[in-house]
Amino acid sequence: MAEILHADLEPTRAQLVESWIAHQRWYAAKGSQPRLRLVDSWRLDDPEGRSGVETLIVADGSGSTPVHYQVPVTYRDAPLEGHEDHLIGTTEHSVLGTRWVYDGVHDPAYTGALMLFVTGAAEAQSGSVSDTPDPRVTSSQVRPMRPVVRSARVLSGEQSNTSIIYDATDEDGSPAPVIIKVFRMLADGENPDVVLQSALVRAGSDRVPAVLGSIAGEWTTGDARTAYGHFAFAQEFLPGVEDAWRVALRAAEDGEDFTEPARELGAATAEVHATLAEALGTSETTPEVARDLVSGMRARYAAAAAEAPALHQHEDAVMALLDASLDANWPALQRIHGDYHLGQVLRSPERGWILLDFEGEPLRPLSERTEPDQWLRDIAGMLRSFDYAGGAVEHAGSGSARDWVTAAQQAFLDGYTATKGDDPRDHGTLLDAFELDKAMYEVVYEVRNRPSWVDIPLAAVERLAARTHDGATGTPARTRHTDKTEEDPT
Ligand SMILES: Nc1ncnc2c1ncn2[C@@H]1O[C@H](COP(=O)(O)OP(=O)(O)O)[C@@H](O)[C@H]1O
Ligand SMILES: O=P(O)(O)O[C@H]1O[C@H](CO)[C@@H](O[C@H]2O[C@H](CO)[C@@H](O)[C@H](O)[C@H]2O)[C@H](O)[C@H]1O
Repeated sequence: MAEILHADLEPTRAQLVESWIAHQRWYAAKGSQPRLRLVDSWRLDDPEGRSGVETLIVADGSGSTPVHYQVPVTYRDAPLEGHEDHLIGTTEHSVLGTRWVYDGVHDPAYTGALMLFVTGAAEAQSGSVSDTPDPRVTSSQVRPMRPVVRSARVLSGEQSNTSIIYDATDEDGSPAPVIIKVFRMLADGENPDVVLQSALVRAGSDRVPAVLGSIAGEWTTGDARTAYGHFAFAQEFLPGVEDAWRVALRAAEDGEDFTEPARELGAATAEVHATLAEALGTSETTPEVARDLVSGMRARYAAAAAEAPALHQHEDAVMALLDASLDANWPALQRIHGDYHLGQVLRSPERGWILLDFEGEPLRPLSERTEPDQWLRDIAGMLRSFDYAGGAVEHAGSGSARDWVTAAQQAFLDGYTATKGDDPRDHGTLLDAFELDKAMYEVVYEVRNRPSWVDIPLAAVERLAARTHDGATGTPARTRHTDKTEEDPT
C-alpha cells in the first residue's frame, strides 16, 4: 500500500509529460504542440515496495477535441541504471526532494505490478488517498494463470500502442511468455481488441493467442464527465514467429510463389469470420445502413482528397463506384477484424496463421469500431495489403510485382471461398468500393505517418478508378459477379 504525500512538484507531472509525449510513436497529433492537463490517475503497489507506480490520464487539448492518453510512470529517488533513454524527466518534490520520473512500461516496478494486477493478484490503488484501493479500475481473467516473471521488455516497432513482452514461466516452471498491450489513446467504450479476441477464445478458437485477462475502468475526463474503457490486455505471446507482412514481403522480393500461404490465410480468415458471426451474431444490412456505410465512404474520400489533392482527378470514378454500390446486394452485418492487413497476422509453425489486433482502424472513432460491419471490409483490407507488399518491392526498384500481387490476392479469395462457401468476388462492386475506401484511409495514414509511401495507395486508387471508368468493376480475375448492378447492365 502506498503512502501519498500531498506535496508540490516542480515541474508538475503534466508539464513533464507534455515535453516528452510529442516524441512518442503513439502520440496521434504529430507535428502539433501538445497541451496536456492531468485529469485523473490511479496507482499500483511496486512489488519491491521501493518506487511509486502511477498511471496518469492526460487530456491533450492541442486539437479541436481533447484526446485522452494513458501514461504509466514510475517515481524513483535515484536514477535507474541503464534506463537513461526512458527518463521522462526529474522533478522537485516539496517533501522528498528530487524524483526521477520514468516511462513506466520500461521500468520493472511498473511491469511487475501490471502483471500482478492483470492476473488478479493485486488491485488498483487510489491516486490521491493513501492505502486505499481504487474500485473504479479492475481486472478480469479469461484464463486463470499466475506467471512467474523473469524479465520484461517493450516490443519495438511501428505501433499504435505499447506492448510489453514478459519472459515468464507458469506455476510448473514451463515457459509461458506473455504479452501485455497497454492501450495508449483512451476512448469511452469497450476496446474491440479485448472484446473480440476474448469472444473468439471463449468460443474455442485457436486462431488468436490465448487470452489471460484485461484491465478496464472509469476515469474522469476533465470536463465533469466520466468515461469507461480498457487500459490493458494480456495474452499468450508466441515467441520467434514472424508476421505475415515480413513473410509475404520476402516472397514478393524473391518473386516466390505465395499462393499456398495466401490460400491458407483466406481459410483462416473465413474461420474467424464464421466464429465471430456465431458468437456475437449477425444482422441484416438494411437500405438505411447501406446508405450510412456509403456516406461514410464519401466522407472518407473528401477527407483524403483534402490531404492529398491528387485524388480530385478521380472524383467522377469514385462517385460512380459508390453510387453503384448502393444498388448492390449487401451481405449481413457482423463483428469483423476492422483493420485487417498482413502486419496483423502471425505465422506459427505449429498453428498456422494467427490473427492479432482486432482494435479496428486507429484513425476511426471507437463508436464506429464497435459496430457490426461488412466482412467484405476485412477482405478488401487484406487484398490491399498484398498490393502494399508488391508496392514496397516496386518502391525498392526491384521491377513490377503485379503478377505476384494478383496471384496472392486470388489465392486468398479462393481459400476464403472454399471455407466460407460465399465468394467475395460475387460481390465485385462492393469489394471494389471497400478496397477504394481502404485506400482512402491509407492515403491519410501515409500522409500523416510515412509520406514517402503515399504513392502506394494513390496508385491503387488510380487502378480502381480506371477499372470503374472501363465499366469493369472487379479485377479481371474476379469473374463471377452477382451484385445487382452487374447482373443487370442496362
Ligand atoms: N501474442 C503475440 N505473440 C507474438 N507476437 C505478438 C503478439 N501480439 C502482438 N505481437 C507482435 O506485436 C506487433 C504489434 O501488435 P499489435 O496488436 O498489432 O499492436 P498495435 O495495436 O500497437 O499495432 C504484432 O505485429 C506482432 O509482431
Ligand atoms: O497496425 P496498426 O493498427 O497500427 O495499423 C496502421 O498501421 C499500418 C502500417 O503499420 C497500416 O497498414 C498499411 O501499411 C501496411 C504495410 O506497412 C500494409 O500491409 C497495409 O495493407 C496498409 O494498410 C494500417 O493501415 C494502419 O491502420
